[in-house]
Amino acid sequence: MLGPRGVLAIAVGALVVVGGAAAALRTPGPASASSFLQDDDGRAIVANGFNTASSAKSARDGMPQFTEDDLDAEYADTGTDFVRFLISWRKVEPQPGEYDQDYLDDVAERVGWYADRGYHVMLDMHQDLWSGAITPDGGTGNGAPEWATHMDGLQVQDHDMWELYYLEPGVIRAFDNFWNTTGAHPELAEHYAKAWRAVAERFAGDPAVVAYDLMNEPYGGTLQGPAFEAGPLTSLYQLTADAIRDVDADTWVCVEPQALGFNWGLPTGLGPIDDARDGDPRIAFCPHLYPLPMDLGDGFSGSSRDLVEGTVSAWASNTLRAAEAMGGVPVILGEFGLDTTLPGALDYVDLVYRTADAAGMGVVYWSRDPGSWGPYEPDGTPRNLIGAVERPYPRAVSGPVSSWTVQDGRLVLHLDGDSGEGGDSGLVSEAYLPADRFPRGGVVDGGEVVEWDAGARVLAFTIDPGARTVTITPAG
Ligand SMILES: CN(C)c1ccc(C(=O)NC[C@H]2N[C@H](CO)[C@@H](O)[C@@H]2O)cc1
Repeated sequence: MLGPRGVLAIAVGALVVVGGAAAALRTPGPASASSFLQDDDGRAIVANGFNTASSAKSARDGMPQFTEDDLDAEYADTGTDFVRFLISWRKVEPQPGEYDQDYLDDVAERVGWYADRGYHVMLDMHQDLWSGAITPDGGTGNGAPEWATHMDGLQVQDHDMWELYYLEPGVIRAFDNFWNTTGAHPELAEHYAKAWRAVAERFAGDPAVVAYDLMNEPYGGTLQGPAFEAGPLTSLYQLTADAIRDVDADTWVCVEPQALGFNWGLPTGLGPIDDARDGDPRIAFCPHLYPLPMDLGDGFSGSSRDLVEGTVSAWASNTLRAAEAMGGVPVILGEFGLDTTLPGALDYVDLVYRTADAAGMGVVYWSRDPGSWGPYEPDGTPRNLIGAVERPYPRAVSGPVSSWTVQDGRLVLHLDGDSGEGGDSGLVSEAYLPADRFPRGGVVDGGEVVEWDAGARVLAFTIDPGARTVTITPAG
């Protein structure tokens, strides 16, 4: 018997599929993102990594249960190059106007681990259900400090399903006060923007920190949809981006749509964000993907498989249209994930990565935590997810890459326009090639091999001027 969530899943899934089909009748949206984050050499960065980690949400020190050895294991098993690292407002600004530099030192130490291994870091100001202060035990929500949590005495009843806390009057009021929908707390958004400025002041110029994800899965309380997204959410993003640019001109600013709806394949009403920096804007769109029909209990199989496929297709179209409307900004799928013991789970994971590859999107899996969603068991034993995450991908591309595909055992890069700059300037591109499929590296059609690093499994290559595709085939 379907519970309320199951009925909602079918309703939303069907709505998304119908909506997606109708949208397809409109003028076709972009086939891929128009731009990428860039490294200090101006190469397109392809983000491929994990959210690290949910365990940070409730930790007293705000740090994930994660060590340098864990990072070495992650690279050895998956070849990732990116991390969405969870930080929290409660730890950045434990008291109004006081910024905890000891906490930022702890964050900087972990950033150093990634930097030492050539990773790129996105700092994610993470919240779920606003704050740990919504329940007396502090164990339900996370993110905002207690002093920024104003529930005005309204109730928060306990629930078995954590999502239902979003419907509790006290939680809704905490969000309404933050967004100043109540008119009672205009100061909170200013504090939020200044907290981000304190973080940016610390990491400006750090070559490993390439992006700031301004707010995890924002929720509008009594304001929903375009009224929220095009209203207080866009305003907060603009206020925060401006505060960051006071101290940091170059790190990308990533913005998310509201989670409710967009995660499930519905469109966003988020407005464009202006970038005060000199030169090209550095704003990125970083949505999440969680098809509701996945929760019907069949995973990615049976009747839910078609609904989930329709959701993924609609989500990709919505994402690329939103990124285009924001000015052709880069796209990183900031979260997707599932319980990989579900039927068809790895087929779903493969579908999402293939969809992102074909759309020129980075991907950050949720999450690095051990357990049935993650890459490792609690004792560190690799899980089935490892085989789905380790895949060939371009890490850094010197040239107008638009997308890439893995087909017939080959990695094919698709380029938009003349790649003369990459070839002429001699800037080297890099691709990660898993050992099982590329035991002796790769040969390049459309470019030249520069070096095969068998230890790191990274192929360095140049791209021929004028090439429109580069095909990397396993070396003999
Ligand atoms: C009702 N609202 C506002 C809502 C419902 C469900 C999610 C969600 O599943 N999110 C997906 C995952 N993302 C977080 C971490 O960012 C995880 O805890 C969720 O599983 C979000 C918001």
